[in-house]
Amino acid sequence: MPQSFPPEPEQYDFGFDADPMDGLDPEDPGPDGYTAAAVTRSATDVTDETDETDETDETGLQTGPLTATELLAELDRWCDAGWLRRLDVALARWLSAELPDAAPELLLCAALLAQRESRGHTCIALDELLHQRRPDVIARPDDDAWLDGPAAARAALAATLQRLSPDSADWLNHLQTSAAVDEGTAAASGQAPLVLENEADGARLYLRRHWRDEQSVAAAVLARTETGTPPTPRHPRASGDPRPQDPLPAPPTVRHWLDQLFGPPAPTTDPTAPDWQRIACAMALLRGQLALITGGPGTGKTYTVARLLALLFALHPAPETLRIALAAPTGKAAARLKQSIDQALGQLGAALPGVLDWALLANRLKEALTLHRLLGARPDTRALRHDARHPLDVDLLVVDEASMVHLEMMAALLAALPARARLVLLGDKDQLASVEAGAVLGDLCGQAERGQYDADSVAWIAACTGNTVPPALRHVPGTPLPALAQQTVMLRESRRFQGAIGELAKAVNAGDVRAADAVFRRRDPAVQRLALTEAQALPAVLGLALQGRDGAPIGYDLYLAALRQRPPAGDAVAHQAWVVRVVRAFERVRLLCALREGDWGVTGLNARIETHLRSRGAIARHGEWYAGRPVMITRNDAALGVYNGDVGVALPGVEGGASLRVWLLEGEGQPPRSVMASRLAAIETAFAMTVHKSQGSEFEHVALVLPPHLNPVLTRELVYTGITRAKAAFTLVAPDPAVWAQALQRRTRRASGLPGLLLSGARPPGA
Ligand SMILES: Nc1ncnc2c1ncn2[C@@H]1O[C@H](COP(=O)(O)OP(=O)(O)OP(=O)(O)O)[C@@H](O)[C@H]1O
Repeated sequence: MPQSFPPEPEQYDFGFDADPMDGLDPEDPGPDGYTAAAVTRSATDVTDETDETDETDETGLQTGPLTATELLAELDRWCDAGWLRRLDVALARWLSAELPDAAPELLLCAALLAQRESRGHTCIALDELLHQRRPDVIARPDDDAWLDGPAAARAALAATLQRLSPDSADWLNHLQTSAAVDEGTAAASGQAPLVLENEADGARLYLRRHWRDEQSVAAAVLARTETGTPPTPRHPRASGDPRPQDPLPAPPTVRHWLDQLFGPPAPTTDPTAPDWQRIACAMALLRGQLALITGGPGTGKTYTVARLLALLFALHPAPETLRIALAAPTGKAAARLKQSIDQALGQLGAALPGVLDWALLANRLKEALTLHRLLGARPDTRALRHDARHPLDVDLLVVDEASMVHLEMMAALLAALPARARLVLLGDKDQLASVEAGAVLGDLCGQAERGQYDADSVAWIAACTGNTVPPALRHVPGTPLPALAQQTVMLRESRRFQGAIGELAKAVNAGDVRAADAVFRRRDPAVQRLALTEAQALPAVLGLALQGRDGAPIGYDLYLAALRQRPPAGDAVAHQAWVVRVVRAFERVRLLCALREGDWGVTGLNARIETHLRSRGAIARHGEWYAGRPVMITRNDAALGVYNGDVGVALPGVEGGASLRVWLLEGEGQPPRSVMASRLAAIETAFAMTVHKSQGSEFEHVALVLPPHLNPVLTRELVYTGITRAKAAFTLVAPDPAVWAQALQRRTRRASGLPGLLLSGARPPGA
C-alpha cells in the first residue's frame, strides 16, 4: 500500500468552467484526478477473487459480507442502470487499484461522494449514508436520493449497506486508517485525495478540494467579522495585509445622509415597520469588511446598494481615491447590476443635485465584470491572475446574485480580496444554489430570518436610522450568537411583486401548496396554470412559447417578427439597431424546464420548437446553425470573452452573407458584441433552458414546464427560482398536480460543513 498519495497535479483542478449538472464527460479527468485510464488500469489490476464468504438467502440475494471486488461489480451494475456515473465508479476503482486492500466501505463512500459532488454537495455525512441501510427507509420529502434512480436504486443501496459493517465505528476506522484519507492536522499538509472531518455533529468525508475551499471560505469570512474567531488556521489567512480601523462616522451624520438618500418614507409604508434598507446600509458601515444583504426578488437589494455606494462615497475621507468594483457570476447579471446602479445613481443625482459629486462617483464605478474576469481567468490555465499573493486592487467590492457563486469561486474571491477591502454580497438565499458544489450564500445567511442583532447593533441602528429592531430579531443575551448575525440584513418587503406573482412566490417559498393553488384559482392574468393532460401539454407548450397566452400575449413570435425585419446589407447603424431589437425581443420570454433531457426537458422542447419553425419556413438550417438561432454559452471561454450562461442570437454580420455571428447584448447604451458562431464550441439552443441556467435573468413572461413524473431535481427552490424569473406573467405547465405539490414539499439540502465551521466562530454565551 502506498504510504501517501502523489501531490495533486494541475489536471486534478476542478476548473471554474466545470459544470457537473450538465453531465461530465466520462473520458475527462474527474474532480480529483481519477480518469478513464485509471478505470481501465484498475479494472485489469483487480483480479477475480473467489469469494470465500459467499452466502445467499432463500431469494438468491447475496447476504454475506461484501468484498471489495463484489462492491466494485455492484457499482458497475448501478452505473449500467444509470444510477451512478462512470466517473463515480472510476474514483472507487482508482482507489482500489492504488490501495488493493481498501475496504469496500471506503470504496462505496468514494463512489457516492463523487456522485453527490455532481449534485452540488461538498461532502457526505457518514450518519446519513448509514441511515440508508434500512430497506424500509421512507424517503423524507426533502431527502435527496443517494442514487439517481427509482425505489430499486434505494433498495440496492440498502442491500449493499446491509452486507457491509453495521457499526459506524468500523466505517470511521476504515476511513481513518486508509492512506486515501487525511484527517485533522494532517489534512492541511497531506495529499490524500479524501479528507475526513470528524466533529461533534458527525463525520463528513470530502474530496480534498472541497474541504480546502470550505476551510478557507470559513476562515476568510470569520476574519471579516469583528467578533468571529477564525477556526484553527489550517490554512493561511485569505490575505495578509492589515485591516485598518476606519473611524466610524457619527450616527447623526449617517442619519443625515440616509435621510437624504432614501428620502421620506412612502405614505403607504407602515411607520412602525423597520426600514430594512436603511438598516442594511447602517450595518454595512458598522461591520465594515463584510455585509450580506439578502432578500427575495424585488426587495430592493440593488436600490439599497446604490444608496450604500453613495453613502460610503459621501463619508469617505478621500472619495476620489475610492476603488469600487462591481461583479456577478454571469455576464448578464453583471450588466444588469451596472445598469440598475447607474440608473439609481442617475435618479439620485437628479433628485439631489450638488449634495455629492455624482459625476465623480459614476467615474469611480468601472464596468461590472463577471467574477471570472474580475479574478483574471486566463485562456490557457486554470490559475487565476488574482489570488492572495496578487490581490485585487479594490476598496469596495459588490457582488450581485451571490447565491450563484459556488464554493470554489467564493474561496478564490475571498482569497484575492485584500483584508482591508469591504465586501458586499447581494443575493436571494432562497434561490437554487449554484450548479457547482456548495450553497455558500445559503450557508452564510442560514440565520438571516432570525436577525439576532446584539445590543451594539440595536443601538447603532436606532441612532443611525431611527428604527427599532423588533424584540424577536434581537439577540437574547446568554445564548450563542451566530458569527455572521451582525453582518447580515434580510430585506423583507417586495417592491416589485405586490401582485399574484409575488404571492405565488411567497406561497411556494413557504411550501404552502394550498396557498399556491389559491393564487392560480384567482385567474389573475399575471399567473396561470394550464390545465392539461399529459398528452395535451407538449403541443400546448409550443403554442405558449410562440404566442404566449390569454392575458400574457408574449411569445417568441415577437422575436421572429423582429428577425424578419432585416435591414439592407451594409447599413451598419440599421444593422446594429436590428441586432439589438432581435435579441431584446428574444429576451422577453423564456420556457424554463426542470429537466435537461427528454420530451419535457430542454433538449426535447428546443427540438420541438426548431422543427416547428423549420416547417413554418421561419428558419433555414445549415447544419446546427441558422440565422436567428438563440444560443446559450455553456462553458467559459476567456479568450473569446464568453461565459457560461451568456445568451445571444446568431445573425449575419452587417454585410450579410451566410456566415453567422452570435450577438450578445452589453449594458445599456453599449453596442452589442459578437463572436463567430463557428468558434463557439460549447453552446446549446436557448428557446428552452433549465431553471438552473436562468438564475440571474428575468423575463417578462416565464413558462415553467414540469414533467409529469416526480424527479429528484424537482424542489421548492427550483420552482421558486423559476417563478421569480417572471416580471409580468408566469405560466405553469404541470400535467400532474401531484408532481407540483410534491416538488413544493421537497427542499434542496446540500451537505456542507460550512454552517458548522461558522458556528465554531460564534460568540459564546456571555462573551
Ligand atoms: N425604498 C424604495 N422606494 C421606492 N422604490 C423602491 C424602493 N426599494 C426598491 N424600489 C424599487 O423596487 C424595484 C425593485 O428593486 P431592486 O431592483 O433594487 O430589487 P432587487 O432586490 O435588486 O431585485 P432583483 O435582484 O430580484 O432584481 C425597483 O424598481 C426599485 O426602484
